[in-house]
Amino acid sequence: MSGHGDPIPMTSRKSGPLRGTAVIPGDKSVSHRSFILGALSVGETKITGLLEGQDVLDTGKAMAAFGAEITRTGDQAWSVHGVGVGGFAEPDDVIDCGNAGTGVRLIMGAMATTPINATFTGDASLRSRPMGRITEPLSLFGAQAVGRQNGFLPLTMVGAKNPVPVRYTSPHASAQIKSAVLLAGLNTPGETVLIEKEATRDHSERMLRGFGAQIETVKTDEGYEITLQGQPELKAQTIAVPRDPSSAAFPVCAALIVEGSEVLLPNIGLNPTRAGLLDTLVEMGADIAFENRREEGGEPVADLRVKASSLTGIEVPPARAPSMIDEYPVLSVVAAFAKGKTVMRGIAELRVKECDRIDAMARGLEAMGVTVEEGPDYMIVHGMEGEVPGGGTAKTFLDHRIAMSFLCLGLASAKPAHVDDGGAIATSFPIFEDLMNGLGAAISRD
Ligand SMILES: O=C(O)C1=C[C@@H](OP(=O)(O)O)[C@@H](O)[C@H](O)C1
Ligand SMILES: C=C(OP(=O)(O)O)C(=O)O
Repeated sequence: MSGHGDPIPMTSRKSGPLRGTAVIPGDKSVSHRSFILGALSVGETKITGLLEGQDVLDTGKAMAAFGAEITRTGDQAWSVHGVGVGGFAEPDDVIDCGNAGTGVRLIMGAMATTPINATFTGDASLRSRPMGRITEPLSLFGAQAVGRQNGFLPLTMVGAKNPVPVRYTSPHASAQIKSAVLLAGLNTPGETVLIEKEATRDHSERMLRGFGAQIETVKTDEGYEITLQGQPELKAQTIAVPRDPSSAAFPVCAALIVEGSEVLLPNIGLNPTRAGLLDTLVEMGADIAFENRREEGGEPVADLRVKASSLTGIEVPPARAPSMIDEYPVLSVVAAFAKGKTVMRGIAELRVKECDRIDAMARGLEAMGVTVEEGPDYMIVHGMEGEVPGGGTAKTFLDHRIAMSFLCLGLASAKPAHVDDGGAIATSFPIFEDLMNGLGAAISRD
């Protein structure tokens, strides 16, 4: 989906209390990986609860182009007949990963140690995101990337003919870098080692282990050292995708700021490498009950009961950033309604997401009457104790999370909040508008 349709301007208005049950779609990170690992294994992988967002569908299409057989068998139910590690065929056309950083970066890793070539592109947002952070470690395996001089897509990856194992220390806290290296290690003889200073989401490690790879994480003085034994035979799996905590963040935050709200969100993934937002909200004074804590499919989950709350700004511990990296935009909206300042530091990675999220949130919040300070790796939101004026238009820059964040803001601000384009919401949370309006929100297309 490298093209983008006409912009979809949207508006949200002050609504009555949000009430009811929010059934959140499947986790985007786990859904991408289900398609990719299914394609790299032998046999039929059966997936239920897959996120049918455009990002994941583009990854499914890509896996078919590399030779896997991908079939939709029901609502959110999919089957993947894989080609096995090393079995990827050379695609006969450009691989278009649309808006998905996760998609393109993990797939480049997965094919980089197979002797085939593939050309990758994406939409205008993805074509402006750094790929050097992936092509550099992949070149150590013997792969070669040829593309634009600035390292942006489109680029062609020439897979290594005789891949050599790699020991690589990731310079950024990024699960996409970690996953690309581990996936490249699959078709490489010997041990591939990835070291990360801070723990990032660990779905690749958990799922690789589930598919039968030998993979081990050890905490060392340098951080976390992950060792993968190359050339395993991955065996097809049955996967129930947990519900996405990053999507749940929007109704959770909306319920906190809209007076009188009470929303139940069943079965939300609480993997500790993803749960930083909930810890932060609780520290701000949020009334969130974690009911029926349990394990499902190897991931901790709980039902969340969220009630509207008076919140106080805090200094978010920078070490928490990797576990809530996609949630800072909506946290900055909640912060606008809190009492006092919310200080978010150590968030430079936000500048290389679907857009520069620090800039997009700062400009958008200012348009809604909120004071924001920002620097290269921080943002400080001055809370208005519930009295956010609204009335502005936020630019969304093809970024789903920016669009959804401002549509949440408008449910509680004095005047409506407008976004210039909500089209990108379909990449990660296609039912966002219906789900929110089902709870009593007033979100509409202009
Ligand atoms: O591995 C993943 O599934 C993801 C990793 C994160 O990106 P980075 O690795 O760039 O931090 C996150 O922002 C993205 O939404 C999903
Ligand atoms: C950063 C995100 O995704 P990706 O990097 O896959 O585009 C996100 O979903 O917030």
